[in-house]
Amino acid sequence: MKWTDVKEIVDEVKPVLKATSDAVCLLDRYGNILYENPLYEIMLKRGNAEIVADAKDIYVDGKKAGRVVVYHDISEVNRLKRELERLNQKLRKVEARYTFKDIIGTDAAMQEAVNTAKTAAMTPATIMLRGESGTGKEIFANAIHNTSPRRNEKFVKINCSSIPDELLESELFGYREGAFTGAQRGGKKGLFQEADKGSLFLDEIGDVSPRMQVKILRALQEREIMPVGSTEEIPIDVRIICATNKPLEEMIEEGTFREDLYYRLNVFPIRIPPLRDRKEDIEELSMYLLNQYNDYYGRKVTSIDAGAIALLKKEKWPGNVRELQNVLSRALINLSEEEQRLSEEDIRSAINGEEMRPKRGMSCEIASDTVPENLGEAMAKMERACIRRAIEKNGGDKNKAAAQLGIPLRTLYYKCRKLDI
Ligand SMILES: Nc1ncnc2c1ncn2[C@@H]1O[C@H](COP(=O)(O)OP(=O)(O)OP(=O)(O)O)[C@@H](O)[C@H]1O
Repeated sequence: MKWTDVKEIVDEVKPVLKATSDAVCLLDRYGNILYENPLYEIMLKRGNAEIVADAKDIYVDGKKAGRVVVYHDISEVNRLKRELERLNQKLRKVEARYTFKDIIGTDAAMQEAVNTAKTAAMTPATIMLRGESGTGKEIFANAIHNTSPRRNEKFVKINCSSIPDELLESELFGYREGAFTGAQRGGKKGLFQEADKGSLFLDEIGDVSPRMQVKILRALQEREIMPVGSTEEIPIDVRIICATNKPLEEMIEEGTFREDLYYRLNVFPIRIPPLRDRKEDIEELSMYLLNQYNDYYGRKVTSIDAGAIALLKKEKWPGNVRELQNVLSRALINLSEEEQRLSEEDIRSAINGEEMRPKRGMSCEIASDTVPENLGEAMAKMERACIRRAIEKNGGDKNKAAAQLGIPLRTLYYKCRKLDI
C-alpha cells in the first residue's frame, strides 16, 4: 500500500469520526493534516476546553503510514471533580451547632470546665480540651467557637487520627497544582486556610505523628503555612482548639509528643470530667437525651423510673455520654410506640442487651430462624451492633476497638461514618 491508502482509510472512517464525541485529527506520516473532524475545530481551535490527547501511529504493511490523534474534552470531568471536592470540604466543615446551653450537667468539675471554656472563648488563646472519649470535647469546641468573637466565621474540624499521615499534611496545609500525582488542577486550600478568621478544631491531636507535630508547631509559631509543593508562605489567622484523650505528659516523657508543641497548645487547658465522676448529672442528662431521641425514634417517653436511674448510676460508663446515648437509644428502640415510661427492666436489658435482642413483639433484627428481607440492611445492622459493642467494651477507645475487631483504624472510622455510629 502507498501512503495515499491512508487517505482512502480516511474517506471510509469519516462518517464515524464525524459522529464521535471526541476531537480527532488524522495525519500522514510526514505530519501533514489529512482530516480533522468537526469537534476538532470546536475543541482545539476555540481553546477553552480542558483536554487530554491520545496519539497512535497507523501502520500499513508494517510501515508507519500516518498518525491518529484523539482529544478528549475532560472539562466536565474536572468540573465534577472540583464540585466533589467542594462538597467534601463542605461536609468536613461541621457547622458549629452547639452552645454552652447544650452542655448538660451541674457537677462542680463540669461547671468549672464550662466556666473556664466561657472565659477562654472570649480570648484568642489556643484551647486544649482533655477528656476521655465521649465526654463532650467536640460539643465544647463547638460551644467555644459559637461564643467567641469568631462565631460568624467558619468552624472547621479535622480528626487527626482518622487520616493517614501523608494526607494529613495536604488536608491541613493544602497543596499547589502538580505537587504530586493525582493533585488536582489549581491545587487545593488546606483547612488552616479554610478556617481563616474562624476556628480550627484539631481533634485527637495526641495521635499526630512526630513529623506532623513539627509542621503544626511551625504553623502555630509563625502564623504562616506552606502548602505542599509550594515555596510561598501564606499568613493565617486561625483560633486553634484541640482535643485529646491521650496522656500527653507521659508521651512527652516517652518522647512521642513534642514538649514545645505541648506548651503551644496547652495555653488554656480544660479538663472535662468522665461521666462516672459526675453521676448526679445522669438523671438530667438522660432526660435531655430522651427528649432528643423521642422524635428521632418516634417514641413518647416522658419519664424514667427511679430504679432505672439508680441502675444507670451504678454503671461505670467507660464510653461516657456517648455510651449513655447508646443505652438510652437501645431502650427506646425496644419500647413500643405508646409507652411513656422507661422502667428499670428496660434499662437493664438495654445495658445487657448489646445483642439487640427483640422485645415486646418487635420484629426480630437478625434472628437465627428468619431470613432477612434485605441482606444488605441485615448485614449493616449486624456490623453496626458489632462495632458499637467493640467501642463500648473498649471504653470508647477506637484504636482498641479496631484492634479487637481485627480491622484498621481507618476502616473503623469509615464504617462509623457510613453506618451512622
Ligand atoms: N454534657 C453533655 N451534655 C449533652 N450532651 C453531651 C454532653 N457531653 C457529651 N454529649 C453528647 O455525647 C456525644 C459525644 O460527645 P462528643 O462527640 O463531644 O465527645 P468527644 O469527647 O469529642 O468524643 P471523642 O473523643 O470520641 O471524639 C455527642 O453526641 C454529644 O452531643
